[in-house]
Amino acid sequence: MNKKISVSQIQEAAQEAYELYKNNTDGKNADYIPYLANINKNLFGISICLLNGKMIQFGDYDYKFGIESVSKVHTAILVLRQYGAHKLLEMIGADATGLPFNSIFAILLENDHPSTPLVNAGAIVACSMVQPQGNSDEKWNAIVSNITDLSGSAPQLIDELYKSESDTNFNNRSIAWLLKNYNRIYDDPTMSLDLYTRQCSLGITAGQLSVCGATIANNGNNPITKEQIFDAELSPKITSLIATVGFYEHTGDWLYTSGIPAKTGVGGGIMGVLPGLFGISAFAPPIDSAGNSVKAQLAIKHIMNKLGLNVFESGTVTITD
Ligand SMILES: NC(=O)CC[C@H](N)C(=O)O
Repeated sequence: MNKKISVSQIQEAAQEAYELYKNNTDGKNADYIPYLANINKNLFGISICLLNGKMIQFGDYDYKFGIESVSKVHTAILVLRQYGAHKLLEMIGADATGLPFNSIFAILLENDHPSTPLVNAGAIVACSMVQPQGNSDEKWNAIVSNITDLSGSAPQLIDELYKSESDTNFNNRSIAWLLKNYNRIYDDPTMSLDLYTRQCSLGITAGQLSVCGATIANNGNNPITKEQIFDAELSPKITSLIATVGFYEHTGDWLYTSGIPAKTGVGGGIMGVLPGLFGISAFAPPIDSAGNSVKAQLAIKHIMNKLGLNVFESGTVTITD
């Protein structure tokens, strides 16, 4: 079936989602990273970026929050840009773990590769692969400029978050050294972990994440800057990584109920990709037991279901003015 959806229908669905859930108090801020526990739990923003560059936004869409695990997508894209699709599969993998994002078990179970760049182990490996290897400053520049390319504007390091996370990331330190033990990390483990921790501490807005989602949905062409950021053939690879493990052990339930591949972070952000149509992001700090924002999930699901959109549905959808 071919469907036509107007921009005002999208606007209405997003506004409705905002109104419906803005007073929801379910979930709890992440507290294993002390900085995140103290963020205002009432913040709530929604942003949709259409492929013609039009932005539809409500609430705190311009508030800079910790990008956390959403950054795993950006750095996976950087590794894809630098190495190509085959090498990412060979050196990291593209499987779901079915386990929490910081699982050590998952590393022990998959003894030939860390499964996917979208869980902690694989994301630390991705940081180890970023070129030029051996040079922390240059690697960091590459990570930040890739996020800037994808978002259409620069992210900003939240120093306090970086410190808070560096002081408490004992589990991630174990992951980095376990990867070293299995010869599955490709640069200095301490440096790779530090780059991962720093990228998670970048401040980003829901607006910037929706532009990144739209760049992926638009075959690598950023709808705001109109620049081609990565090869079009990488787009389905990125979306498949996100669809497979974007919500960790809750990924299947998410995809089944929302119909959109999306990636979450414990800072409260979610970034969704609807190929050929739009990028969407929602942000609200309180998270559920798997580390996924409660309100952001409700909002994105509402918008998808209200508009009758689903990545697995056949037929074409056109967005009209
Ligand atoms: N799921 C997340 O957002 C986790 C990211 C966080 N930096 C961690 O490593 O624990």
